[in-house]
Amino acid sequence: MFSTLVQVSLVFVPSLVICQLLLNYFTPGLGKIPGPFLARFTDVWRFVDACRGHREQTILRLHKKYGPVVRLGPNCVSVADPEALDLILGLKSNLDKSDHVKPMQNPVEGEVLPMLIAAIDSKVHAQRRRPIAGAFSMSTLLGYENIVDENINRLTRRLREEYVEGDTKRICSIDKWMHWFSFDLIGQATFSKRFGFLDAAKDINNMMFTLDMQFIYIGTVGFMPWIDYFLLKNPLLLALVKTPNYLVSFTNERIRKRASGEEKGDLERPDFLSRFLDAQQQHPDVVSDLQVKAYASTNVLAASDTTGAALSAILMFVLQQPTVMSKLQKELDDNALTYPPRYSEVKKLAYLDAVIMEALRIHPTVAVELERKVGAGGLVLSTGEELPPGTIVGVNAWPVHRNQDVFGKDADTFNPERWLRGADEPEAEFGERLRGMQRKFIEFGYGPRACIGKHIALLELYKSISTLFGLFELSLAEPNRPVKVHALLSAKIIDLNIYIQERDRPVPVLAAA
Ligand code: HEM
Repeated sequence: MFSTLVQVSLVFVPSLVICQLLLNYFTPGLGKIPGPFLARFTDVWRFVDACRGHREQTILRLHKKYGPVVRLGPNCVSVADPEALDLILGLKSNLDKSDHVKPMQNPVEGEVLPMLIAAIDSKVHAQRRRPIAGAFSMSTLLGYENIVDENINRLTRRLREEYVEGDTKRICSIDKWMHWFSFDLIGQATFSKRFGFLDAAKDINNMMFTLDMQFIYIGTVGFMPWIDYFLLKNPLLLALVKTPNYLVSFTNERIRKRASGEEKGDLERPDFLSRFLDAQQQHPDVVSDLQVKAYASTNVLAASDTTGAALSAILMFVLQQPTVMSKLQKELDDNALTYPPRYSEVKKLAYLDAVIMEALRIHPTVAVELERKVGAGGLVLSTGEELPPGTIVGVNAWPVHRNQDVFGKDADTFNPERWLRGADEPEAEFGERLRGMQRKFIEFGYGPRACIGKHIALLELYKSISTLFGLFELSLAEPNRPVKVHALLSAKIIDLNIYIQERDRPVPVLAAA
């Protein structure tokens, strides 16, 4: 009896798998869309490719080979046509997200955090976003400027202590400092409490490690989200370990202590947590206690790694091009800035702006597609393909930002000048070209799901990049070594080793009172 059962299973199970693979291959409506052969059968192709950690290169290569629409899985398509942004990510279509985001949701005490970024249904998303939108507006964020200044001052002090002072020249892995800096900053902006990475100059309580593991998890399991139910959301695991993530425990602790009065926010400059608690008072029907935890955890998850990675990318591109660096430093010197400068001063510096935009264009921080699910009516792309309801359709910033019609024939090279008016370019023509590029610049996403923290991220980038190049002479320690990029969810520069020296710069003359 047992051996018959085994024999039947040996025939039945493989037949079932083969049938499923064939059904996948022949998914209605996607047959004519080109893409890797194996990807037509199974999402394992995407999963394995993601594990290699070069997501951005894969997607660039596939679009170069197959054109603007590529089939990446049995039911999944990537679109690199900048004209399709409105259709896929825009407010009018308002498509739901795919299950790709489910592994982002951290479990906490047996419940899954309702994170804004992981809301699948568009209506649920709008409900979650509305109560806290004001906390991220430009006018509110300028109130955070002093927090950014404090952290920039701490960063420059620590860099001086570790690498500038003393007689020996020491190598600095600046990518790590950029992550410590952005972590400490978002900790202070969210909870009025820094994590303390800049002081310790190392990981604390494995928080960085946990977040790195979480990003690896999201960046791989996200392509086969059902695995999440057997791993992180496994009921057995959740029963044994109530909150299997130190970052979430840290967040819970802050909220508990704030509620009990053990910790207080700064009354002069309300932090994100106090704004989330205000939102709870005003919208008690939407903002539950669990929702406050979710807002706070999302802040740390979405803000730390991305901003750190973006800072490292900008530094790398400037360091690789000495002419860009001297032009940037000249602009900073000509403006006689004191450091850290006010955001209003540096935001209007044309060359700094061009350098930052260009680095984020050619090396977007998010390395995966922003995925959406086609609604009941299907979706017709401007390139003619008709995607049936339920198709997962994604847009990845990497190929979009390399589009030559929008960004110019040299779109594959780093050239800040493209954001500036050419010598013979009429003003009206430049204005149109610039607006065209800005409309298709999707570093921070696009449409109703676009990054809510964009303004604070930019505040951080403009102020810290200008300070680092304004105060220091930075140079690559190994200029001939190819740069290492590890790209799963975000495209991170690894081991960006540099030397730091004090700059011999003109002392700014303060205007007479
Ligand atoms: C350079 C830094 C950053 C980059 C490149 C970035 C990028 C993005 C992108 C592309 C999205 C859209 C995801 C999608 O469409 O699926 C997003 C969403 C989000 N980001 Fe950022 N982000 C950055 C910094 C920040 C910061 C500093 C914060 C918080 C202070 C933040 C909080 C969020 C949140 C909460 C969402 C979800 C928004 C929603 O679903 O409504 N991000 N980010």
